[in-house]
Amino acid sequence: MSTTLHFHKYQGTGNDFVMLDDRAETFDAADHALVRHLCDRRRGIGADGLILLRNHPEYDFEMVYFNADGHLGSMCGNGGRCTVAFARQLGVIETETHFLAADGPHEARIDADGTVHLRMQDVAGQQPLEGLGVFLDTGSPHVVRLQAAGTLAELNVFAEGRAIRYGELFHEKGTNINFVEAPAAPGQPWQVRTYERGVEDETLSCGTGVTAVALAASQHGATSPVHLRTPGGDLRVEFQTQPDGSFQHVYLIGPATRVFEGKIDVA
Ligand SMILES: N[C@@H](CCC[C@H](N)C(=O)O)C(=O)O
Repeated sequence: MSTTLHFHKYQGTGNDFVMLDDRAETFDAADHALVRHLCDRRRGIGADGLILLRNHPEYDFEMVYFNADGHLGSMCGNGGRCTVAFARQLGVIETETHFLAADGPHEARIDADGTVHLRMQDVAGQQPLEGLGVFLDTGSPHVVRLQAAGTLAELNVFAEGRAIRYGELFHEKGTNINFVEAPAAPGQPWQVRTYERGVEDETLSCGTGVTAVALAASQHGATSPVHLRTPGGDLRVEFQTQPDGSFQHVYLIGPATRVFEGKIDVA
């Protein structure tokens, strides 16, 4: 017997999500095949991930995030901004919120123009990776690799990212990989392309990824706020660097857009 599922589709700088209002907790979060199907761009709705908005007794709501491969993911920054916009659309919040995600509590606010300011968890310092770049955990694991000037546009992010993601350093748990080009002139943005674990492809943007890039860029002279350009659009990251090399008051700032809503038949 098939049932009908009502969904909303959101995107944040081109990182797109199926959003489900699951305040009644009717969605089976253990049904990985269903999540995979809904994210399938040919047979389902199509998205980089799926997010359940659920009630929580101590927060305005809980965000439950799945990667497109059907498995629960860690924190998703673009998805977090989209969930805040979705919560406002549903009337769960007004302009400010305190919600729970996989990596813990988050605060956020929405400006009149729809820009969402999402506070991320504090981030421990970065770890150098011999010959590769640096590693940071911004709620999700990220490698940041600096590219030579003028090489990012032509880089095969899928092949290079996949080799690192499944390489001997990370193969069990995997990681996301951000390839970065520093600004060619003052005032220009850092450019970022990301291979995403769980999507297992390049996505148009990754929020926890650009956050990792901004923090890593501070070691190359960048100061808060850092402006970043992804293939899907521009984002801004604000932060405070602590004397021990960790980062606090980290904010990911950018748009979150409702694209459409609809119904899909599921087996
Ligand atoms: N697109 C996300 C990152 C999602 C997490 C990642 N795919 C993982 O599970 O490692 C973002 O915007 O942060």
